[in-house]
Amino acid sequence: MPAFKTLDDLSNISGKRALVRVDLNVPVSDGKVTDTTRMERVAPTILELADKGAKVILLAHFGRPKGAVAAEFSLAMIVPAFEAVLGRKVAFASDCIGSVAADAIAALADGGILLLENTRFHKGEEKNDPEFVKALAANGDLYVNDAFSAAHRAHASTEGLAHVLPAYAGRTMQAELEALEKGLGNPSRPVVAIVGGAKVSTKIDLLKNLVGKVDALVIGGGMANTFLAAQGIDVGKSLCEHDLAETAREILAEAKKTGCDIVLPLDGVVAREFKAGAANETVAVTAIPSDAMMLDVGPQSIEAVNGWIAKAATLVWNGPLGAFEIEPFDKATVSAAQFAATETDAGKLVSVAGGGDTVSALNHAGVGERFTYVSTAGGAFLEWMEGKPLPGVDVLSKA
Ligand SMILES: Nc1ncnc2c1ncn2[C@@H]1O[C@H](COP(=O)(O)OP(=O)(O)O)[C@@H](O)[C@H]1O
Ligand SMILES: O=C(OP(=O)(O)O)[C@H](O)COP(=O)(O)O
Repeated sequence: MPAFKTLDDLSNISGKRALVRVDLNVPVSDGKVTDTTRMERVAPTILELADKGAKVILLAHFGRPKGAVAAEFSLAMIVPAFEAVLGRKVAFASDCIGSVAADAIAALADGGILLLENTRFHKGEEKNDPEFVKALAANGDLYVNDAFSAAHRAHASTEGLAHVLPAYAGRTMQAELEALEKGLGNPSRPVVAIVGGAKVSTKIDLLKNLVGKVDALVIGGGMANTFLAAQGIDVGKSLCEHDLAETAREILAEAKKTGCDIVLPLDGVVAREFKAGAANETVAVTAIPSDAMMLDVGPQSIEAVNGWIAKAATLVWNGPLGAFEIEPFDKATVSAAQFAATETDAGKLVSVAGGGDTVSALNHAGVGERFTYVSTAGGAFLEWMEGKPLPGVDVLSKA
């Protein structure tokens, strides 16, 4: 467990400007937040600092706007849901640096809460540009990082700030690391990992190490389509990153070496539209029509996935098996989630899952409370599992 300063090391913070990095990259549909888990997890840190009289200034990202201002990625839309979770007023500033932010902070009472606009509206955020770090730091007397789920990013607001301001871990950062260590520090075998979802390019690399750590790797979602295509299967219009075929093949070769079973879908549910209730059919993965998308894995694959969950002593899961937000493409994710919860209830399985959408999927399946541990983090938790240092955690240890 890395040693770092926590909120227990803070005293006399009344009137101080606490810059708090949180992860508010929450699932949103039609401008409405559909899962508030990440908000609930950062609430204790925010309320503790506010109750001690600090001016709580929140830094967060939303989506991947790539350094450009875009209304669809504005954090303004999440404010009502956040206020409901916190039970407090949350002021909002339309920029995270400069006079807009400074004026909003000047107007903030001691104990008040202010959310600054998406840090990723500035190119300096992801580049961890020292000038951008300086501009952010001008708004704070101290820095708290409570965004464990973004700690695998060495960005200005997740890493850079800890070099220039007194830095502390928030309560969620602390709790996540403790819980993951407890659940997965020395896992009972066999360990089965399920990796699915849509963030193929940012997660595929970490599978290379993961196959050396787990006994079986079940691949679903967009990630599976990429692996199927890499084996010469025509996946039609499915979400797939064809340029990662070589990486996928390297992972398959590495898995052979380490003795890790790779479990790919045998069949899929395909549709021609990405919308709830779209006309669909179940086909073998070798028979996906060229104008269709595989939006979920099919019944044979569900049976295979649940078979692996039955064999597992420990399950780690990031990324839904299909597009679970739109019915009926939630079937595989819901079935696997419910089966894993049953195995956990029976004391046969330690189940740890994480990721913004994965948490939302488990809640959709009605089993969020029944897993051994649900992390707010997806990519960060898989990198932690690989044993990779997380820049956002590392820098706190050094601070
Ligand atoms: N076969 C698929 N086709 C298109 N989208 C998919 C498919 N499977 C899963 N998804 C999408 O993946 C998204 C979640 O992926 P990701 O962000 O990687 O997960 P997490 O946030 O849990 O880390 C969901 O929005 C889901 O709709
Ligand atoms: O949602 C997140 O990660 P996750 O999808 O791995 O759970 C974090 O907010 C990090 O977002 P990013 O993957 O765009 O850097």
